Amino acid sequence: MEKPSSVLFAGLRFNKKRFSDDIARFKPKEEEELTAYPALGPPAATAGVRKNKKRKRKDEAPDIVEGFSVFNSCKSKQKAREVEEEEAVEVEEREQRKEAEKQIEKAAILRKKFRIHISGLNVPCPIESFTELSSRYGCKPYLLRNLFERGFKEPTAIQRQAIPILLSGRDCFACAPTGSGKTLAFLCPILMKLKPGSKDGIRSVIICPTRELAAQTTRECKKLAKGTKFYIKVLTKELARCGNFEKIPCDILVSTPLRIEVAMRKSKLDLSRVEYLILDEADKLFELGFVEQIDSVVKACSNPSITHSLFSATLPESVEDLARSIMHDVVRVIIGKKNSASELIEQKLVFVGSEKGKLLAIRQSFAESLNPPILVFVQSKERAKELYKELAFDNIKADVIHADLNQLQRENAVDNFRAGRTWVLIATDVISRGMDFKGVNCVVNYDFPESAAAYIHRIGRCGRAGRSGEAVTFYTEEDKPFLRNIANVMEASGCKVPTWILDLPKLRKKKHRPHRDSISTLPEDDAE
Ligand SMILES: Nc1ncnc2c1ncn2[C@@H]1O[C@H](COP(=O)(O)OP(=O)(O)OP(=O)(O)O)[C@@H](O)[C@H]1O
Repeated sequence: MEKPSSVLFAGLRFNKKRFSDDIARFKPKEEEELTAYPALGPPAATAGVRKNKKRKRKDEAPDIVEGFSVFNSCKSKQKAREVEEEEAVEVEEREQRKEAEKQIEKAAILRKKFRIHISGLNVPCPIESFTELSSRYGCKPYLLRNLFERGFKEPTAIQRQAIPILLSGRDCFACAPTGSGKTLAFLCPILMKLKPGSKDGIRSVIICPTRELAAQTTRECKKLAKGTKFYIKVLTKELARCGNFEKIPCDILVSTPLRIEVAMRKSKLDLSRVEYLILDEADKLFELGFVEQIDSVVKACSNPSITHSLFSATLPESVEDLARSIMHDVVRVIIGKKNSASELIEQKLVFVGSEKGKLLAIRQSFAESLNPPILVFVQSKERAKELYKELAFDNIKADVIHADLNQLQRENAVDNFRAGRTWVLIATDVISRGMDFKGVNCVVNYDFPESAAAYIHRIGRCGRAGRSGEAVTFYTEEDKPFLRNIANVMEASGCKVPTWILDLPKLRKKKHRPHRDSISTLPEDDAE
């Protein structure tokens, strides 16, 4: 039996002879179909099924199919757009991440290079140069001009890090060696952030422990603000007692704790708009005698968006703990080793046996080589006067500064020393902090300092702004037990110290201020 040529014809009795012509007519078509759809099996069946299917789909819901495909194409376009957008966001995020990583890496390199140690979240990157102040923070040209005119080519380590922190409005603890440019580190952001000559009253307060330092900081601020309309004032005794601050224009006020407290009481000084409160030599300001006045200043500075900052070469943990209650979102910056002396100072300890030995030693040292300017520190104003008498007797151009002098006398003593008219300035600790005497060659601790911090600040009057200096500390039998504190500071800043001193027992008592015999070459009876 012949095989049926297709499924459609299968089972039919068919007279092939009779319809042979028709068969011949259909045959090539079948083959064509087969070759055209090789994978579809027998063409008639396929065609039929497809036709049926087509019809079926048409019958079922032709409109829905049509509508669905339109909707589908809209949806796919929207999807494509979404994918594109997502990709763009991803690319942007990737770029931002890359940039942030680059910034973090750059910050880490700079911090390592300049021995900047920080703690706190999201600390801004240090600046590489002063010009970055204008490219990154839009600093006005006058400030860069004033910096360069003063010969400041590169920022110091503390300036690199503290300026961006204060500009970002973050509270800041800053501990950096003496003479490393801390003043400029807090003055620059204040000048950059505040509007000069505003009628809003005082918007920045800088507190310093002594009048001399307040006057020096005011001078420095005025030099940096040259060419602007900033009102920068130091709080004098008269201003504090009877100044009418509603009428006196003042943007930046510099004061000692006592004077500002008097002004708040007597002259109704309004500090409610202060945006920057700087406590310079902060550890001194948190000592007994100042801390209550500081507390009332902090309370009076009631602006909720105020930025507080504490600067010093020595910031003990106790001060940080105390200050933490007034600070928010604080960044801590330490340059080099915390509470250490400047490495530019060559430090020596000299055993002099007794009080008489000290006078002999200083006379001998000045006779051998006198390399002014020299600062000599003593323990009290009485001793300052006594030593002054002795050295004046030797025809040395000496002067003296202590708290018993009136303001004009103190200013004259500082000015004469600065100008080179005085070779040797005998001082109490009243000028041991912050005072910037350029080019002091040597500091003599005639009387042993009362603490390691006092030592760091006293010797820090030399070896400033990159210059070298020398520090000599006399010690007697009585001072020996306290040597270890000073020796530790010396060792930390790279000076050689005899091991027997480092092996001395640790002392609980930190302050050393013994009674000392008066300074005199006369026999005791004559001296009275
Ligand atoms: N970027 C700078 N480049 C060169 N000199 C600078 C720079 N910044 C500040 N100085 C100078 O360095 C000296 C010391 O600065 P400053 O008095 O601010 O030091 P300090 O860190 O506050 O010291 P101290 O702890 O003793 O108060 C000053 O004479 C100042 O003019």
